[in-house]
Amino acid sequence: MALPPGTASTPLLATPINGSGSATESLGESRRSSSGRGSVAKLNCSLVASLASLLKLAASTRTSVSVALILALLAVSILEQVAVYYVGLLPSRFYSVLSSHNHDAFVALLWRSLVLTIIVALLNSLAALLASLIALGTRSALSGMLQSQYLASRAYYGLSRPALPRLDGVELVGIDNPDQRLVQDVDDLTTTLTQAVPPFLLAPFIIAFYTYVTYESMGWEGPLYIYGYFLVATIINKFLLSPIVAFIFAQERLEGNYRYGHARVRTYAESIAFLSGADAESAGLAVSLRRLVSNARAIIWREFPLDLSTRFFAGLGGILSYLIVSIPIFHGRYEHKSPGETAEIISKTSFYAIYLIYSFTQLLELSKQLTLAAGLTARLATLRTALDDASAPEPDAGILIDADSDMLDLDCVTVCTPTGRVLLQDVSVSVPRGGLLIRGPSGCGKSSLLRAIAGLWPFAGTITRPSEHLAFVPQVPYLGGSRSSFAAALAYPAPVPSSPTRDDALELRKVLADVGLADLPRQLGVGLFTPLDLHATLSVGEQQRLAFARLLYARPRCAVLDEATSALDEQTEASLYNLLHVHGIRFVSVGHRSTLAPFHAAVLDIVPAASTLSSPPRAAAPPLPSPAAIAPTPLLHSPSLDLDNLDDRDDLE
Ligand SMILES: Nc1ncnc2c1ncn2[C@@H]1O[C@H](COP(=O)(O)OP(=O)(O)OP(=O)(O)O)[C@@H](O)[C@H]1O
Repeated sequence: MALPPGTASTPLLATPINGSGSATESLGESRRSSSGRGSVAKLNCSLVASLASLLKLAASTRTSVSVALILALLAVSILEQVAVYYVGLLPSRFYSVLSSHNHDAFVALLWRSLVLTIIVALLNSLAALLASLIALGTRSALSGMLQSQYLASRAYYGLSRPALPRLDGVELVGIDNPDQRLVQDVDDLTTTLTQAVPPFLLAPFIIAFYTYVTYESMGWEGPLYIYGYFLVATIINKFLLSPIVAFIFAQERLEGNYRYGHARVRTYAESIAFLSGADAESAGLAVSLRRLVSNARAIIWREFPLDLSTRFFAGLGGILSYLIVSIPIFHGRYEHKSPGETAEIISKTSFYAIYLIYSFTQLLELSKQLTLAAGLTARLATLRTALDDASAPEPDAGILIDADSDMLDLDCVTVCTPTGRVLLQDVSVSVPRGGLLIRGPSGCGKSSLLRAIAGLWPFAGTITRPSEHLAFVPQVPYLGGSRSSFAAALAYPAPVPSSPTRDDALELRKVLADVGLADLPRQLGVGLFTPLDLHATLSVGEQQRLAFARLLYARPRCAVLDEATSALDEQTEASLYNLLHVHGIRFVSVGHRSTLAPFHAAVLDIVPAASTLSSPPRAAAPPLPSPAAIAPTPLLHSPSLDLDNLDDRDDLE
């Protein structure tokens, strides 16, 4: 259904009325944009409440869209409709002045047409501009709020591992692609809403107005036929659209899987290259692509009858307008009029009829856009529920913070896997100042105990520690994104000083020297503050040393190390552990190497009693004093490094 292009009575309307092209075109656009999303969600009260709550969330931020912009958009949309009305009447005026050979009136009408055309174009563009600004502001506010919640209280960690056990019995809602919801879905929702809501609000008034003027000029039959036509078109449209929704929903998931496959190849590029895994990856990606294409093809085939019906009804709308216009003519209502006057009346009344049809078409189109908005709202509402659950503090988490001491104590700590398997039972140990080494066979629960100490995993019992956050050195370090730097990696999670001083650079240089990396930036041709993808550049051992340097830079009272030196030679490992003692850091570490024990004052051996689920492994307690003294190991100062005469100009650039 659309305004028939080239309709003699409405030549100016053949061009887009509201800047969105013909109804047929905009329907195609809507289908294209919805092919990536979609949802089986229905527009019901709870969804409207969810949408209201999302918009309230967006409105509560400082970056929220001002009410003035929204009111301006509504005002411009109303003015646009008024201008379109006058543009629609122009053809009838042209018929009138041309048939009466009135040259002066014709020239005046030309000028009037030009002014009106400029006004409509201006209002179209202004409405589009305001809608974009509102969409952007709302997106910025909504994404910002959801993102804060995602990163607060480690919700991102909980959602990345939906199988994480919860002591409070609250089950995390498993959701696909939270990142896509935060980024893409928020953008799509705000754009759809700003495009759909103003015309949707105005539609009842426009329909009422054009129903009235159509009735005035043609009697009750005109509006009646148009309403009947709209009813039939709506039913057929709904019948053809329904089967597509499920495929569009599946397309969303398949697109996500395919994208994730490519992201995985990028992340593990080197491992895949070493394993010569290109063929295996290619086969896996080909399967993903095949599934995606097959589903997309199903959508295309199902869209064909919908498109056919849409185009058919578009043409039919044009014919219907002439049919309606013909009624008063054949009833002899205009018999006393001249041919010029009749042409003017036909043009005017066909404009009324056709615009009424167009308004209904728009409503049909808007209802589809609102269904899309409903789907997106449902996805974001699920995300919010998941975020609320994931970030809710767990009761009896069992962590006691004793800020006055640097004690790290475990009292009757029991740790289970998400599947309920008990890994460690009733572990009681006090981490001595000289360090505690946790040993045991692979998979017995060493890292899980560290997760419990860090507060990432729930546990039964009590853990006393000196601060909310513990310094942690993992086996696979995290050194920031592709635009990290030595300084950023060392300062993480604190920000790099915005205007670093010479002392800042010296401090950073010193910790790098402590771990034997003093010359590395220079060897790489970068300064301490130069953006660099450290993961892609540094060897694994260098990455582990840099992560250790971060620990020294932060100077915590307590630290947790999970096979933090597994990629290092024994001498380097010894010097790094020595630094912990030199700096008086109380630490607990996990490691397999036999050479590690001498650097710890106590050892906790986890001895799996049996591999059955009913007989969980038990921790051997109490901790044993270390048999060996800490071997004195020289620090790793680079011989070439003279801290006093350091030229750090490049670092400060
Ligand atoms: N999300 C999970 N769901 C189910 N089981 C899990 C989950 N995470 C870890 N596990 C299991 O918990 C057990 C303990 O894991 P953990 O990482 O603590 O072992 P570990 O002793 O550190 O092993 P390794 O020395 O090999 O690193 C393993 O059997 C592991 O498969």
